[in-house]
Amino acid sequence: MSSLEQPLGLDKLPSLSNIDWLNRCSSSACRPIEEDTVMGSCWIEGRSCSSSNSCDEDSEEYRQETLPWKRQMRGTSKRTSNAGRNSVACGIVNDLRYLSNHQGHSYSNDKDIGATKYKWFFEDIPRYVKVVEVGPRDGLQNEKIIVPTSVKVELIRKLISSGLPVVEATSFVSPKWVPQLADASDVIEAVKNFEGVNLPVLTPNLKGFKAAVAAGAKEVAVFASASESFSKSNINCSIEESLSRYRAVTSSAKELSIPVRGYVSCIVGCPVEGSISPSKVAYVAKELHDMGCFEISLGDTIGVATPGNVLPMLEAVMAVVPVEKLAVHFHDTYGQALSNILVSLQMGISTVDSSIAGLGGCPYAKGASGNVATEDVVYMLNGLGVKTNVDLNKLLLAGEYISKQLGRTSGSKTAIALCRMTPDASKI
Ligand SMILES: CC(C)(COP(=O)([O-])OP(=O)([O-])OC[C@H]1O[C@@H](n2cnc3c(N)ncnc32)[C@H](O)[C@@H]1OP(=O)([O-])[O-])[C@@H](O)C(=O)NCCC(=O)NCCSC(=O)C[C@@](C)(O)CC(=O)[O-]
Repeated sequence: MSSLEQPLGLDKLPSLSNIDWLNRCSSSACRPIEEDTVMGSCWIEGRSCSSSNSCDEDSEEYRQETLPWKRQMRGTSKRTSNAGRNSVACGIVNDLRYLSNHQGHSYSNDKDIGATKYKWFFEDIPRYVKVVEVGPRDGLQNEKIIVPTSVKVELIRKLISSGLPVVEATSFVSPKWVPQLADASDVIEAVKNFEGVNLPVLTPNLKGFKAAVAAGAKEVAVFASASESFSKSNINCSIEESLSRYRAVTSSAKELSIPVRGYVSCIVGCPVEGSISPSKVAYVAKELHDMGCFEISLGDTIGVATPGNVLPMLEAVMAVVPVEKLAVHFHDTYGQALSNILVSLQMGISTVDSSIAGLGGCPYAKGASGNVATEDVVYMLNGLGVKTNVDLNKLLLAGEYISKQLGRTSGSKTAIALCRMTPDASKI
């Protein structure tokens, strides 16, 4: 068994006293109310603290003593729930119980989350989360069979129509390294005038940046790694060499007023080196921030992260880059992505990358599965009452479209659960 088959960073898990605190607020003290445990219910409504050592009483003490990063996070005030407003209605679902009981509304309930005993849990969760769709790039880059340009363009169109604010469209990388995205210029040519959305593209160097700009790209992303070995296998240069290339890209981009997003790969683990220390991630994130990247996306490239190692990693990064400039990018190899996103939200992160139908994987990270599915992220955020402005119904159609084109079942559990029957996707 390789080291990556074990959850990394066990030493960073909460101390016993914290776990003890959590236990007091879990099954024995706060039992789920059975009738509320249906799929997608706001879990907070399904629990009630009965002991005198209530979660409320202990929460402030716990947070102050054990969550020092809270000082970093943006100020939060009492929140009111969006649960009722952010419907995850899916007119195409074939679940009669769902439709008759909920009139097409989310399984979240309409009670005011801020008024519950569990408001401490929601205190730092942002009211709005920007979902960055990376399916057309990260999702497709690993596909062996070349997807026609027209399909990529139609996918982007459908994703935009669902309300996603950002859709990463393609990469201007070497076609020898990533043949699937050799049509980057044609894709950008076809989508560049779509409105109301940002369509960033990956650029590994100045050559890629110039080609992207020539094709009409209005936003780019550079991608560094916290692992020396992964940097070498992914972009054929050291971390320092990559940073120097990216300084050239950000400086050219500045002259053209083109925003640059920065990625850091291997934020907790590398397929070659194993565990990656939070300080390495923080170093690369800070360099990208200092050179002018407007946002830094922290990538768990091979999907080995757990909340236990995401927390110390985020704490280290948030010490050097403002939390509002950070995004998280989780692959779902070990099924940990949603948990990792949830703890990231609690840390104050408000930008989450995801891929339609859970497509994806990095060609240079063998065995890594796709990103967390966008449908699953939006479903969870709806359940939390967090606004995204994304129409889950339309998202499901986009996911169904690309899954059909690729001839496979969607990697989204939400899509599988809700989309048992869909109308003609072209009608949206
Ligand atoms: C970086 C390079 C180009 C270096 O590749 P190299 O071979 O070291 O580059 P080179 O400078 O020696 O040039 C070799 C050839 O590539 C050409 N070339 C050079 N640059 C470009 C370019 N921009 N576009 C098109 N062609 C390019 C260049 O012109 C030359 O062509 P030739 O003379 O042989 O005909 C290569 O390693 C590469 O393209 N790597 C891309 C790898 C990649 O796309 N990986 C997946 C994305 S990263 C990822 O998925 C992680 C992320 C972001 O999602 C976050 C996470 O999950 O962690």
